[in-house]
Amino acid sequence: MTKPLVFVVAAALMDAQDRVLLARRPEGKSMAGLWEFPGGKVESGETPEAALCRELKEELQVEAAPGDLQSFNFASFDYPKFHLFMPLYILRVWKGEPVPLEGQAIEWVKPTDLKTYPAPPADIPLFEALSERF
Ligand SMILES: Nc1nc2c([nH]c(=O)n2[C@@H]2O[C@H](COP(=O)(O)OP(=O)(O)OP(=O)(O)O)[C@@H](O)[C@H]2O)c(=O)[nH]1
Repeated sequence: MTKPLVFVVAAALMDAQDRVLLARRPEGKSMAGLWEFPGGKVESGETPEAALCRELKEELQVEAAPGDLQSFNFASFDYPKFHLFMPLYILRVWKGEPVPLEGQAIEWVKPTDLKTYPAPPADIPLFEALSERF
């Protein structure tokens, strides 16, 4: 049996000091307690950018425009039950103060400190790429 390919889009919201917003997966979810980028699965009929703007609104009450998402990198990671394909965008412009609407903790993190946050294995190379770039 082949594993499903799961298409997730994620955003590194960056503030004026180049800090990145991380969200901690709440109890009850898979990989609870790990720190990740806000985002989620692309639904049928959605563009990746529209899906990410929808997720940012649902999770953080943040309004973003698809055209402000800058492609940065991607993860292609083989989890035991699925293969994750996850483009990561950088977002520097949005409307509203991020509010954690789904019980997740959020923190602004300097790129060089990202490695100190326990994260899903797919995210580790993305953390490294951000800390090398910024
Ligand atoms: N949003 C997000 N998901 C990530 C990241 N890294 C990573 O491995 N994932 C995985 O991508 C999958 C889909 O993300 P999601 O946010 O839609 O997941 P979910 O908890 O609603 O659904 P799930 O309970 O089926 O895992 C999850 O298994 C999640 O652990 C990340 O940085 N951001």
